Amino acid sequence: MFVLVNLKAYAADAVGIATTAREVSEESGVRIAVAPQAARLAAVADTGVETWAQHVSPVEHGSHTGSTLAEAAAMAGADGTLINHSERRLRLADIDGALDAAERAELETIVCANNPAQVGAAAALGPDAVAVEPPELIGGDVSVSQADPDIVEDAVAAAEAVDDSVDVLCGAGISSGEDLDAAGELGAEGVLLASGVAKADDPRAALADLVEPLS
Ligand SMILES: O=C(CO)COP(=O)(O)O
Repeated sequence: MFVLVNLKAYAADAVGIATTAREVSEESGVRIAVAPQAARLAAVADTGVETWAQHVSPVEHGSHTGSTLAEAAAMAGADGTLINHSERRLRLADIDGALDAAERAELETIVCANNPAQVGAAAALGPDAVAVEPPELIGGDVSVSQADPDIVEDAVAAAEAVDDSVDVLCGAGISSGEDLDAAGELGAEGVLLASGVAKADDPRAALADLVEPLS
């Protein structure tokens, strides 16, 4: 299972969480990545943790003020990027353009989607993975894998029907090892989570609890 910790724009200690994530990953053998704000990519990558951008813009080098250039994210140390997160939605053509940009910069890609139909459409664009995150469960206490198991299973089926080489992750409300276990049982290859770690009093304990069933 792949665990991607999205720090969003939370007032979290990005470098502290990244360092902890690297240590917990090494101790447990579980693949854990951290997605900080674009301006903190280099600081997070310097900790040695697998580092992901939260977004890249569908642009090439040129006159694109305020964009997040995929090449710049890669130079800062990003290994991959989220695209079309629920809080950073893109139009279809821009998802396609952002995937092209990420591919040019050799970033691994996860395209986020609200539901299984969108997962199928996202899988058709050829990302490395897709992630289903029901917006109404994001930031809540109940995990998608417990509250809406069907949506995870349907997302796995939708992606498989289009391209079985595209992995499916799920996210929203994931905070415990039990949630992670349930996601895996439903066919997900990994989870995206944010508040469960970024807002935790003890991010190390939160991450350790999360990966416990896998270690
Ligand atoms: O949006 C998410 C991860 O990208 C999920 O957020 P929460 O883990 O806070 O529900």
